[in-house]
Amino acid sequence: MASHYVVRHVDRAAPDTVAVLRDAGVATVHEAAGRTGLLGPAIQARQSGTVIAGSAITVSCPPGDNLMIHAAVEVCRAGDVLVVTTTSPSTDGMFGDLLATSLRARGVLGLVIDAGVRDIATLRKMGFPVWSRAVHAQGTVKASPGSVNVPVVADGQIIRPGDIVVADDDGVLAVPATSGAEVAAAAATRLAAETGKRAKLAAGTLGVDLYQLRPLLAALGVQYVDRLPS
Ligand SMILES: O=C([O-])CC(=O)C(=O)O
Ligand SMILES: [Mg+2]
Repeated sequence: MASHYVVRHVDRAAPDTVAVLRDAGVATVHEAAGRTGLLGPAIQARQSGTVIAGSAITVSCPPGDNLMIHAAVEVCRAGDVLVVTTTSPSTDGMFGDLLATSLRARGVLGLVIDAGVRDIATLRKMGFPVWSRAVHAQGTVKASPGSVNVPVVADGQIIRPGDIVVADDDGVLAVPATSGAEVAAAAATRLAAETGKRAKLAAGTLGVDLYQLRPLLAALGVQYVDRLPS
């Protein structure tokens, strides 16, 4: 029989590093991390305008069974993000407002789930943010074993316990806790550069000049003409 574990200890990143990544947001952190760590686009924000960053508590469940989500709640701490996956594809509504209430009582910031959620109106009213593959009322059982705090894969991306998960309207990204400080520094540099670029673009400077793209366009054989040659 396969082994199943609930791992209690997770090495979490420093809160100030996590805060920098949250303030930078998914797109900037993705660039700062060398375009690594991004989950696929099937996992979408189910609310608008919320950004979170926190330490991943990971859950691997059999499809259609949320027993291990209940087991995971106990090992969550304030500032964590729960990441739930299934061992084969499922869109069942494994998570709803009762589990969200339980997670909130432990200070969990939100949920990323490669499966379905339900009670979405209540979740939105509560302000408990979720990123999920589906919204579906289909209920699940509590019957089969799985694991908490083992590496999981969510929409093509490996997420390890303690990874810094950043999630906003653009998607979800995981940064290894050990790379957090380096990625945060790169993100801060990018944000500063973007502030300068934004001011220039707002003043009417063209991207082709700002990024010095005219020589590239010429080298690629792109010709500027007043009318299409007949
Ligand atoms: O109880 C469940 O199985 C999932 C759910 O709807 C909730 O957490 O409210
Ligand atoms: Mg419910």
